[in-house]
Amino acid sequence: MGTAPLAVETAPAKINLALHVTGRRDNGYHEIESLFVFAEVADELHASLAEADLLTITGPFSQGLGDGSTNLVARAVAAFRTRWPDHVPHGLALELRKNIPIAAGLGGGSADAAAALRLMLRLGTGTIDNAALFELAVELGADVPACLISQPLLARGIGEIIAPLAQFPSCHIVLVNPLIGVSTADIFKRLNGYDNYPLPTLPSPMTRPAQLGIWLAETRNDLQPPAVKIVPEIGMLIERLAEAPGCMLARMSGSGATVFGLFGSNAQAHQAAHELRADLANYWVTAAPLIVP
Ligand SMILES: C[C@](O)(CO)[C@H](O)COP(=O)(O)OP(=O)(O)OC[C@H]1O[C@@H](n2ccc(N)nc2=O)[C@H](O)[C@@H]1O
Ligand SMILES: Nc1ncnc2c1ncn2[C@@H]1O[C@H](COP(=O)(O)OP(=O)(O)OP(=O)(O)O)[C@@H](O)[C@H]1O
Repeated sequence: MGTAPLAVETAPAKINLALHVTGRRDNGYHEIESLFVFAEVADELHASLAEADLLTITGPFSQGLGDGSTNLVARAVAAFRTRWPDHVPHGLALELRKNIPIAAGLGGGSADAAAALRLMLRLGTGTIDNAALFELAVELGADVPACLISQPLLARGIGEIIAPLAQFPSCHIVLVNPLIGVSTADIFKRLNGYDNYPLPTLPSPMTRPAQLGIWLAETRNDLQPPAVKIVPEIGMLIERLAEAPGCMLARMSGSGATVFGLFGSNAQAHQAAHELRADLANYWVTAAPLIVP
């Protein structure tokens, strides 16, 4: 039996239920308005003591993911140590259990970076300025600040201006990925327009899944059309999920290629996942509850 880890952080998958591209900055980044939620499907980061800092990667999606300085976990740890050199002593062995597909629109790498930052925060003794932590997070990736929160939120700016939602209806999600990686930068480059209308105002209070469904019907994912051109399977998956009994909305998350189906019922979500898995044996299919405040 191995020794118990010092600490474990989960890195939940991010889903953009709606994503409007509303502008473009001079540095090439795009302004977005997005409703972010997180599912109870997660990578895991296990920390234990070692002679020197070390990162190993295990799990179903570890293949092809470098454990060197380009890995977002290693980059997050290095950036944290540069900013706060004395907070956590050197000699940390991290095991990243990769359960979320890579380059899938589920923010896996961003979630891992955020989990690494939370871990560093927990393992140290001093106080860290929260605003400075969020500034460091956005330098690692536009999605990393949202992943630090990992609860339903509205994001603006390049995704870093965050407003967590105090309440959110209990929902279930089915995620389907054709195991075709998509580059986020490529999809943004292929956008035809980037001055789309902002998100409508969310109902308040929003307690029922049906209210969310009505609001979502007025929204889009502006990255979906360019992504469908590159990966036509996305269109087929949206049609399949939309037909499932109880599915309130089928759409692509982030820059793809993962497609989600949103359900009010756990049983209907699991039934849809079961049927898709039977037909699409080579795809990644999972059903999970959304994390709510
Ligand atoms: C599309 C989303 O997944 C929505 O949640 C995110 O905005 C992307 O977040 P991310 O993967 O953390 O993004 P980054 O690693 O910072 O950016 C990857 C690339 O996507 C493009 N990018 C990203 C975010 C954004 N608001 N505008 C962009 O144009 C840029 O070309 C950038 O070089
Ligand atoms: N720990 C990590 N997990 C996943 N990808 C990583 C990691 N570290 C670096 N990367 C690199 O980051 C890139 C994007 O991977 P990621 O899985 O975060 O994409 P994504 O789900 O499309 O993200 P987003 O939704 O934020 O655009 C990949 O090319 C991958 O090689």
